Amino acid sequence: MSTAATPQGAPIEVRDLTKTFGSFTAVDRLSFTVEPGRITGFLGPNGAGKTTTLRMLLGLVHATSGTATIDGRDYRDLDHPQSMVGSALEATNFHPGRSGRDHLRVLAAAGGLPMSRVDELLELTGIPAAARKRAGEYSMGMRQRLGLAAALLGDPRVLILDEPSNGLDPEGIRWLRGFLRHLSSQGKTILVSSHLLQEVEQTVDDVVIIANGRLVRSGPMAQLRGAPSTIVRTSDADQLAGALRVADVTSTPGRDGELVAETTDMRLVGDVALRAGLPIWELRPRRADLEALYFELTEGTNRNLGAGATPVEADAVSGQEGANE
Ligand SMILES: Nc1ncnc2c1ncn2[C@@H]1O[C@H](COP(=O)(O)OP(=O)(O)OP(=O)(O)O)[C@@H](O)[C@H]1O
Repeated sequence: MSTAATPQGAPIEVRDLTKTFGSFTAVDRLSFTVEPGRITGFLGPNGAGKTTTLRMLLGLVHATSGTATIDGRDYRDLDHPQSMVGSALEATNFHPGRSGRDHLRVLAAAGGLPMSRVDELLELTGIPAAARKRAGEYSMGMRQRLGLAAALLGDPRVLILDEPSNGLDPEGIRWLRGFLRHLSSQGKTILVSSHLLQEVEQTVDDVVIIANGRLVRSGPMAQLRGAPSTIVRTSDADQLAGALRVADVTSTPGRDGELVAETTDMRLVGDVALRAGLPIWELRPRRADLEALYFELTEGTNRNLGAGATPVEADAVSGQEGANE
């Protein structure tokens, strides 16, 4: 693998990263790592500090303290930033009068990249037909695709995307999922921000969840989902629990007389119930309620909801927050 033509990804490391705007702390001692060859979802409600963190990572904003490195270096110290990191922070910053192809050509020329990459990427991101159209006439979804094409021009090892599903229709979201999966299978490091867990839950391998600029949870998506288990309902839950115990399956009482068995083997649960002479009224895999978990982790922390939404907001108003409004 180390000599493969496609370079492997590089880790992103954020350590004790802090950004204050006046007296307002947008990012607060944030630490996390993003691994190569995996897709990591960077999640948090509006105003949690995601964009500010990504901007610090890309050297666009100075950190107040702490570090944010790519392959062990500050963005500004990278030898070949374009082949190391590609990013799409906003889908709106294209010159409206310039065609999609011309836009990519300008970027390719500036980065000393071959013009052949431009058509290759228009094709890859599914907008070859729109190449001659002025970017100002692009739909939000097409702008997202053009942003992605621009980010990938230098065939970077690390890809940083801010809310890439914004403006994509369900088919576009599906396409993006497959596209990112393909890129990560090449070993690239992919960090994707979103304010909705549901939007990325089928796309990402790992999550980093922040609220009020602070880390609230990070780790593999599978861990967030919890151990898979089976829900079973019968006439006598206690008796079935005993029979399952004999078969080496642990279970705990759930809601409304349900039993949650710590196995995904529904056939085993059915066979045990049959042997115990118990009817099966319901048998289904248990899925973690990620929406509820995400809400619990980030509840009431949307700092963009205006004064009074949270106590933190009162502080924000006295800082420089209003300066960019
Ligand atoms: N230049 C700035 N001056 C003052 N406050 C700022 C500045 N940039 C960001 N903020 C504030 O910092 C907080 C975090 O903003 P940020 O854009 O990083 O959040 P986010 O998680 O990306 O949210 P969204 O999904 O809404 O973009 C917000 O309350 C925002 O108003």
